[in-house]
Amino acid sequence: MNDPKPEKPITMHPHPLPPVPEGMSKSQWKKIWKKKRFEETKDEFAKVRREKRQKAKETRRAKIQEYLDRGEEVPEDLRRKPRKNQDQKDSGINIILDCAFDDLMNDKEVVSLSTQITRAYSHNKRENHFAKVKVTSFNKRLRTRFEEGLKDAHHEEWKNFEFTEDPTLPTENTVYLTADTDETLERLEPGTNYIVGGIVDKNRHKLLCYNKARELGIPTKKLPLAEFIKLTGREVLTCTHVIHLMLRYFDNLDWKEAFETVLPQRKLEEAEEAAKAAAEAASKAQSPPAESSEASNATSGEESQN
Ligand SMILES: C[S@@+](CC[C@H](N)C(=O)[O-])C[C@H]1O[C@@H](n2cnc3c(N)ncnc32)[C@H](O)[C@@H]1O
Repeated sequence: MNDPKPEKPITMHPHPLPPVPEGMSKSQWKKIWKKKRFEETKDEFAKVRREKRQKAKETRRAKIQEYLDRGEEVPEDLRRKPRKNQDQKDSGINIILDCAFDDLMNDKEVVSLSTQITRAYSHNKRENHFAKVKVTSFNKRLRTRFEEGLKDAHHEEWKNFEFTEDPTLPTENTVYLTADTDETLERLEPGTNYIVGGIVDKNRHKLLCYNKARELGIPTKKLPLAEFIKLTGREVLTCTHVIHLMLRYFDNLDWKEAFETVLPQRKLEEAEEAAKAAAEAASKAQSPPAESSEASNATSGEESQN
């Protein structure tokens, strides 16, 4: 799944497609042309992005200064977590990001996966607990993406992160995480390997990781989302969210708290409204009928529909 709230893209200026060269289909030419345009404009895009970030930084600093000038406390949302958490503790779990699905993604999805990995790294550096993370099957376009577009990130130096071409997955003390199973992950156990499927597919490939785990004889588990929050959308989360949730779980060994602090507000608001509506419906159904028996019959009818 894609990150639910991706950064708003900077749109390219429309540019008409030049005539299709002979012997080439229109869709082939479109792809080549798009790539060429991207190469030509990427520096300009990077510049706009840098300027936007700089402006946001300055605005934030100015706001903080206003609070300081008034002698007031700077609100939590303006305070940024340090880039590196100095008091981190080892969660004791290993996370394996199984990236063996390169051929099942388009170029955009590979880029999105690479961004998710950089975000997961950032969470692993900043949260109160870290995990040992291993990215397996690190090859093909994902590797190229890190070695070219993301070369400044120096992934090979990341602490608690290992990248390997080797596709081998452990099978002992191992759980494959997938939303497609009926088994729920009640708690995280130190000493266990948790495999996360390294794929962005908008769930086109349903049961992909479930079937892979079954073939390898690895038990599968899903996060206990339904037990604690009611998501109206799909329960398939991004790799970044899954990793972030696992790290946050170790704060208080509390899934609910982890879901509420990590998942996007939008999803949780929908969940809260659904819970309120359910509670209201339940209390209406329990209260004694105020009017005629007709009304009471209507209520019990509603009840049976739920
Ligand atoms: C975008 S999903 C990939 C969906 C893919 N079709 C599959 O077969 O899993 C990325 C990965 O995040 C993990 N994941 C996503 N939602 C999850 C959930 N609700 N419970 C457990 N793991 C989940 C799984 O490891 C999954 O492979």
